[in-house]
Amino acid sequence: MLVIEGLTRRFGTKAAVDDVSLEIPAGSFVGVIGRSGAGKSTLLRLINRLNDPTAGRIRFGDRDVTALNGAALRAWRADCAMIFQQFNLVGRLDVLTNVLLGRLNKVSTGTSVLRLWSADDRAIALSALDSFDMGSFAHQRAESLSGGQQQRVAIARALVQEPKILLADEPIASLDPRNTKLVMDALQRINKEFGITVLCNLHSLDLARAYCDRLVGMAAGKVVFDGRGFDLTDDVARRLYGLEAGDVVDETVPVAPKAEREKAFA
Ligand SMILES: Nc1ncnc2c1ncn2[C@@H]1O[C@H](COP(=O)(O)OP(=O)(O)OP(=O)(O)O)[C@@H](O)[C@H]1O
Repeated sequence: MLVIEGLTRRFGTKAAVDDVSLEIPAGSFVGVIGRSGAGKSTLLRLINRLNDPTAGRIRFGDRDVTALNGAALRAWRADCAMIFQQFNLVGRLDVLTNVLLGRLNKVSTGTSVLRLWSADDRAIALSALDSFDMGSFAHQRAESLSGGQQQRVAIARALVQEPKILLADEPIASLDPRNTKLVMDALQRINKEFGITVLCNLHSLDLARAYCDRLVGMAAGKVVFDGRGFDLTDDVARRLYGLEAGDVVDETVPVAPKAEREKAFA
């Protein structure tokens, strides 16, 4: 269980994340939603300690994540894989090597410096690529792939890291609808088949409702909604997104009565 207690991060006088408390059980698929600037990225960056909090605490099992440093902090970051909107692959390296970089925390320093990957590590990386239909691209340069393909490679790299949590920061923001589906399906497999907790920042409410078990809605750094997709009515969405609501709520799709929506999720 990931427990966040009174988490705050200020930049100057502005609170990007403001007194956020959440409990996230292992195996959850949580969508973090909200308009641009709501604090979604900062929340994810605080969880893997790319940013340090101004106040509050993060606990994972018996670890006080906010107090970690040195080797213990590196171990936490290994347990907490992150994927980004811009994929963050090494473009000139081939796809397989990019995935193997996710194994760096599992191998000796000599192996990591010389990149002498064992047959086992290579098999694990190839199997991860195969899981997302990317095995046949193993020997191509990463920069030669489409955005959606690169994101699936990034997800394979995260998987071989064997994390407990995957943090995905707007992973589909630059993708077309077909690649969006492939990447969201890949995240769903990471969650459902491999049991990894996924926290995913999403701009699209429809996608968040379709894929996530739980939605956390943020506005001005605070959590203003926490529940299942069917509880987030279009009225709440409009309050959450303000003027941007038209971009995230498909006005042409009639919303079924709450009882029907609940039945669909049962
Ligand atoms: N390093 C920083 N320095 C100063 N201000 C920052 C920094 N990082 C974030 N902020 C501010 O904190 C607020 C929240 O930013 P954040 O990136 O977390 O929002 P977001 O919901 O992820 O937005 P987006 O969907 O556009 O990525 C914004 O007002 C942003 O300008």
